[in-house]
Amino acid sequence: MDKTWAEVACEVPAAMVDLLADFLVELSGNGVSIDNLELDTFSLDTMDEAPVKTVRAYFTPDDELEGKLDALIRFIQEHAPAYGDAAPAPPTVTTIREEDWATGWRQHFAPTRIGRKLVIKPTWEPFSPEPGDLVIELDPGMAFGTGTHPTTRLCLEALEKLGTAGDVLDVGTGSGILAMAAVKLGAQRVVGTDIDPDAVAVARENCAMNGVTAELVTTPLADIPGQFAVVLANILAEDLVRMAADLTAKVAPGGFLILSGILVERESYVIDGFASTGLTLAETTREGEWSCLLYRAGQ
Ligand SMILES: C[S@@+](CC[C@H](N)C(=O)[O-])C[C@H]1O[C@@H](n2cnc3c(N)ncnc32)[C@H](O)[C@@H]1O
Repeated sequence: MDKTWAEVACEVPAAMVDLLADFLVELSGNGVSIDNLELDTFSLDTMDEAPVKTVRAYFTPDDELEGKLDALIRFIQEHAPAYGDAAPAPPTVTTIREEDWATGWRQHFAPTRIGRKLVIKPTWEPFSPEPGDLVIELDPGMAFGTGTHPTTRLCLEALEKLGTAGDVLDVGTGSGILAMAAVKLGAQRVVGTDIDPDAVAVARENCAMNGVTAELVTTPLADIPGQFAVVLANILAEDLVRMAADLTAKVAPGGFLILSGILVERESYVIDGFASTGLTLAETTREGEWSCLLYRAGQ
C-alpha cells in the first residue's frame, strides 16, 4: 500500500511564521513549507504581501500524531496573541500520498551534489557518501543558502575549483553554506559576516551541526581584520558595486574574489563597477539567469 503522510497546515500571522516553522521542524522531524515563500529568494516582496501565511509540516500518521497536534495547538494559542488580535484558525490535517508529497516542495530539497565533492544534504535524508565526498547537512531554514539557488551553486563550484588552501572570507554568509564548504574544502581561517543577525545565528547553528569551526559575525566588511586568499560575496549587483573597494581590499595578493547574486543582464554593470579595482576578471560562469564572476588579484 502507498505510504501516507499527515499534512498539517497552520494559518498564522506572517510575523509568526519563523517561530512556528522552527517549532514544526522540531516537532515533525521534517522540513516545512511556507506559502508564497521560495526556499531562497533575493526578493522579500513575497513576504510582505499577505498578513497571514500558511505553514505546512509533514508528519508520520502514527500513534504520536494526536499528541503532537495537541502540542502544536497549545504552541499556537500561547504565541499567537503576541502577533495580532485575531485568533488563528485551528490547524487542518490532510492525508496525502507519499508520491504527492515527493512531487511537492521536498523534491526541491533533496541531497544535491555540487561540483565534484560537495554534497548538500537535508538532515532527514539518508545518504551514502562516496569516498572523498564532503557532506554538508542543512535544512531549509530562515536564512538564504540551502544550495537550491543557482548563485549559491555557482559560488560553491568556483570555490571547489580554486581549492581553499588559505583563509576565506564569506560576505553575506546567510545560512553559512559557503563558509562551511570552505572549511570542508580545507581552508584555514574562515570568516562569515552578514548584516542580518538572524542569519548569523542560523549560520552558527549550521556550523555546530556540521562540526565545523568558522568565525561568524555581523562585523561590517570594512572592519574585518586581515586579508584572505578567497573572498566570496553572493549579494545583489548593486551592493557588490557599492562594496567594490572594501571587497577588493580584503583580497590577499594573488588571491581570488568570487562574486555572485548577479543577474546575467547586470553582469556588465558589475564588471564596470570593478574595472578600477585593479583585479583581473579570470572567469565568468552562468546558470540560468544568474552569473558568477571570478576575479584575481595581482601578486
Ligand atoms: C543571497 S544571500 C547569500 C547567502 C549565502 N552566502 C549563499 O551563497 O547562499 C545574501 C546574504 O547577504 C546578506 N547581506 C546583504 N547585504 C550585506 C552586506 N552589505 N554585508 C553583509 N551581508 C550582507 C543578506 O543578509 C543575506 O543573508
